[in-house]
Amino acid sequence: MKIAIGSDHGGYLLKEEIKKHLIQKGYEVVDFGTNSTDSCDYPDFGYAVAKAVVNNEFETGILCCGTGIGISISANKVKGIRCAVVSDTFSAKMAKAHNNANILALGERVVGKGLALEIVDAFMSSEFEGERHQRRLDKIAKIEQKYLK
Ligand SMILES: O=C[C@H](O)[C@H](O)[C@H](O)COP(=O)(O)O
Repeated sequence: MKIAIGSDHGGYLLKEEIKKHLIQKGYEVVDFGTNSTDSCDYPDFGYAVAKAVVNNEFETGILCCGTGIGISISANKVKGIRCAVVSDTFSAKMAKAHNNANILALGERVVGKGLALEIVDAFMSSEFEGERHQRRLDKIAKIEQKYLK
């Protein structure tokens, strides 16, 4: 599976750890930057990864910033993106099982490396359960039709 990954400066070090971990697990990972801890703007990277995911170039995206919040808000502005900010493994599982999240966001200033990698593994190994959850996602998509072009 191909994974798109990106971060701002606040999530750069965590992105690098996650990238290494995923490559070790056999995933193909494409890095959309940033490429250092120099200050930059999270919407640039949230948007780049979100666009690649909605264009079906990647099944899944992973985004990091200081908290995971700004970059996830940015990604969620793209129609068809369901980006979940997660800082525990239960939510990571549910983000896929119930919400079919196509991007996972994490905060480098919130979670340590060990927990972050467990969150990534929990997300990647979960499956969307469909049924009633699909009905709810369809309702979210209808809201998007009204407000996002
Ligand atoms: O939600 C935003 C992210 O956490 C950013 O990584 C954070 O705001 C960057 O802050 P600073 O520019 O102070 O490093």
